[in-house]
Amino acid sequence: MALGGPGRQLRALLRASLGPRVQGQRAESGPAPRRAPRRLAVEGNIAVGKSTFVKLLVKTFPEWHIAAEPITTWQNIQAVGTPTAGPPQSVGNLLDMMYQQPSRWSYTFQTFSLLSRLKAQLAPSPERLWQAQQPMHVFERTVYSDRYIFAKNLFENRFLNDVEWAIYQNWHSFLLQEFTSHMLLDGFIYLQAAPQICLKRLHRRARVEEKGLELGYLEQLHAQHEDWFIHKVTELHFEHLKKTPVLVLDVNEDFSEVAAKQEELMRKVCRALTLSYSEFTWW
Ligand SMILES: Nc1ncnc2c1ncn2[C@@H]1O[C@H](COP(=O)(O)OP(=O)(O)OP(=O)(O)O)[C@@H](O)[C@H]1O
Ligand SMILES: Nc1nc(=O)c2ncn([C@H]3C[C@H](O)[C@@H](CO)O3)c2[nH]1
Repeated sequence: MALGGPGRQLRALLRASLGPRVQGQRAESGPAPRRAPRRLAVEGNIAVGKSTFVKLLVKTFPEWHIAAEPITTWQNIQAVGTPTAGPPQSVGNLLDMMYQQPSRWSYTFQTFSLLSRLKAQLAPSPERLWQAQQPMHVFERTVYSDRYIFAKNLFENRFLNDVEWAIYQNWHSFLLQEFTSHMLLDGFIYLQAAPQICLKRLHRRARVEEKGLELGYLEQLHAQHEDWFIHKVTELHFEHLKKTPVLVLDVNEDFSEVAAKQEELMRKVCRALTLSYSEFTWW
């Protein structure tokens, strides 16, 4: 478990942001001040346990809002613009197509996953979050992992050719520059586990599209995460991203039935965010 320099950075950043982001002063008996929601992203390998971890976050911090990864959107590409009555029809499962024929479908997948992640990060925080005492908007993966984990890995395996990679990066840089203020994050939580552990969890979950995935692929994705978050050798193209703090949590251990382990993880999140754990233990 590593909560060293990056953890300290995250604490400092959040402490610095507390004052100015309170909108309006609390009057004697007036309404509570509105705090702009902070934005955190959870990153990690396939099946490392991101969805499981964010469920734990919501159990511990019920007022937080989670933006789940839009996987069902990728599994059911909707026809648009057809003048038929009734709900839109699915015209294909792009996740499955990408895994079945990566050379053919990787570019299509990455442009669409980028679009869907961009929409998720541009979406305003729900109104109820603005009333919360410690409002937090949590994203399961981001436009950044789209490029610096998945697309980069596909390019390095030649499933994106030079032209596709150049065009993808062009779009990515352009869109993120256009929407910079919406893309800022207060921190990343990197869930770290051995690829072998992820493979076991992947097999246990048994998502149909992933049945052909092998250890080698999870090892490559693990290396991409480590290069970005731990060794810091990935070339990043956004200044704010280079400064975004990272909290690393070791999730090799099974915490599903171990309350003490769950509490330890949540305490680490609280400590990194300078929140009092006792205010949130409602379960
Ligand atoms: N710490 C853990 N110990 C044991 N099993 C776990 C742990 N975390 C998650 N799991 C199990 O591993 C499987 C994958 O977990 P989950 O769906 O949360 O992964 P994910 O990171 O969200 O996956 P993806 O990358 O595909 O979105 C599930 O069956 C889940 O119950
Ligand atoms: N190629 C590719 N690019 C992405 O940006 C990306 N994001 C997620 N995934 C895959 C991993 C899981 O199977 C499944 C759910 O996370 O979707 C991706 N695959």
